[in-house]
Amino acid sequence: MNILVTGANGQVGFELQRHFALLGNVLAPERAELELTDAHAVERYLQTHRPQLILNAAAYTAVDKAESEPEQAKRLNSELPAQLAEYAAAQGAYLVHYSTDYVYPGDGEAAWHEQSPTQPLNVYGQTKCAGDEAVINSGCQHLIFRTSWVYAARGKNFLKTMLMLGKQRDSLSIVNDQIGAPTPARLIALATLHAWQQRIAPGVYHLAPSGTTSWHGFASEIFKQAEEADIALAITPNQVRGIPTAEYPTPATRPLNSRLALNKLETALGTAMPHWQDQLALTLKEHLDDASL
Ligand SMILES: NC(=O)C1=CN([C@@H]2O[C@H](COP(=O)(O)OP(=O)(O)OC[C@H]3O[C@@H](n4cnc5c(N)ncnc54)[C@H](OP(=O)(O)O)[C@@H]3O)[C@@H](O)[C@H]2O)C=CC1
Ligand SMILES: Cc1cn([C@H]2C[C@H](O)[C@@H](COP(=O)(O)OP(=O)(O)O[C@H]3O[C@@H](C)C(=O)[C@@H](O)[C@H]3O)O2)c(=O)[nH]c1=O
Repeated sequence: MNILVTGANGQVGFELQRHFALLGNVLAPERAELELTDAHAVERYLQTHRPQLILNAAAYTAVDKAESEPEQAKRLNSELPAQLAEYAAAQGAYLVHYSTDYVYPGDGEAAWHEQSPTQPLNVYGQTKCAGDEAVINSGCQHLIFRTSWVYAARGKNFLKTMLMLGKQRDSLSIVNDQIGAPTPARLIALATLHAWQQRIAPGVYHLAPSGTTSWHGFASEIFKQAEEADIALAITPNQVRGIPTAEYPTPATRPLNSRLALNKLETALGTAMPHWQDQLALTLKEHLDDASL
């Protein structure tokens, strides 16, 4: 079986390649081999390699930049999934697609369910939402995993930013009113593999660890666990100040409530999702192991 992983150099794509390696012939073209903004190149690639399973982890993920580059965000986040879904529907292939908490309106305090109405607050979220709709409406066999606050030992993410800033600064101000669950890319790949192997019913699923926190809570826990792991930093956990979103203005509006209900995926997989703090410990260990190589 040919398995196409798009965005293979990204956080999730990298982990997917590793997790699906034993299941078939994993095709993982990087940008230099396949430019995904080029719809003709994508079509040629699909017709040449005829993947039976597509794991679409490519996306335009620069949330603030998307506000000034909506066309690029639209191509990657809306049109590419639509094109992959059209191919999958025509060829009887299976499409696994990834989406985000940023499709939801972010009001209230209740967790979103997969059937909750979407109402994205920024260009990134709008383009991701249109991608989800295209996949759902295509009629192809699909799984859409909506996840949140993705990080990993490698790549560009909040954990890496905090470790870098924590070495340079002795105080930080981090928003404490946006609530969600930080999700390691490895957990996403592992859950995807289980979902595929267990042939769970097609559809939309939330995929995140259990428990929730704020970005401030996540940063504080990063510095607490880093201190326990003897990572040399200029900052201590109590030097991280919590601030409201209004004090950290950004080009893109971000949702305050990114809580995702997990029961649909937990029931389908027959297992409870692990807690985000334990997942952070695993990822920090991975970071330390990589650094020591
Ligand atoms: N990051 C997050 O916090 C969250 C992500 N998600 C979703 O999860 C999925 C995976 O995200 P994540 O792994 O974090 O994303 P990354 O930003 O880490 O990776 C995106 C990948 O897409 C590739 N890519 C982007 N544009 C092009 C292009 N024009 N041609 C070829 N390749 C391209 C990038 O290539 P290159 O390496 O060359 O730049 C990179 O490999 C996405 O669907 C995202 O929307 C959902 C919730 C949170
Ligand atoms: C660096 C920094 C960030 N922040 C805030 C800004 C923001 O609200 C929050 C997180 O910052 P980020 O830039 O990582 O946020 P952002 O890029 O919006 O993260 C999002 O990315 C997309 C792709 C998703 O799909 C979402 O699930 C989510 O992970 O922390 C501070 O308050 N202080 C700081 O010093």
